[in-house]
Amino acid sequence: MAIAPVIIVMGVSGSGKSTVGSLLAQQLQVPFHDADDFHSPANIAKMAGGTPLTDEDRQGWLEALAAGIREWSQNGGAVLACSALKESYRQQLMASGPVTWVFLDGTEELVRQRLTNREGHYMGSALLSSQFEALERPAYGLRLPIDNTPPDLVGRIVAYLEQEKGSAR
Ligand SMILES: Nc1ncnc2c1ncn2[C@@H]1O[C@H](COP(=O)(O)OP(=O)(O)O)[C@@H](O)[C@H]1O
Ligand SMILES: O=C(O)[C@H](O)[C@@H](O)[C@H](O)[C@H](O)COP(=O)(O)O
Repeated sequence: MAIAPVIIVMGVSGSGKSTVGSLLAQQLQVPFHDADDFHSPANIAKMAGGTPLTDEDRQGWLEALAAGIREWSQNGGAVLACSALKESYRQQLMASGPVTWVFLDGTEELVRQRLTNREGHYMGSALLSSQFEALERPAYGLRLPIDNTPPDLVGRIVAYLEQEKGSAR
């Protein structure tokens, strides 16, 4: 199988990573992975209880994701929805294989509204301020304002990927 980048859709909790990432994977016909599924039960219990994760809590999670990126990039690529809030986390992920970054950017007010309406997820809006405090906005990749519909966002990502492919030729 060809080596292909893993497209990481990143941003704070509630920015739309899972919604947009899964739709994008469908369109590109590559597997979709959600970094949420890689958290330990202890991390999930911590977040569900309203305590933000520390760098140390995130270490094992990042290692598991780095191993995933290594594997997926060697098997035709994938889309990963992953908060990847800090630059050091992103460097760790990028060191394990080719990655294309898509950053879903929005105001705390809009994301809070969306999280308040989201159902069936352990992460409510209690940790949102800490997510924005931890967020270090990337100075690379594609930044998309989230006040657009998911299909519109996916269309813009696909256009960006085409353009990147063209400039690499
Ligand atoms: N572009 C969008 N426009 C409107 N609602 C959205 C959009 N993206 C996501 N949502 C909704 O916002 C909530 C959070 O989205 P989700 O994909 O779970 O975010 P994340 O994976 O980043 O935590 C969900 O209820 C989802 O349906
Ligand atoms: O590093 C973190 O603090 C977590 O990864 C966090 O950013 C993530 O957002 C949660 O796992 C909730 O999952 P959702 O992003 O899907 O709400």
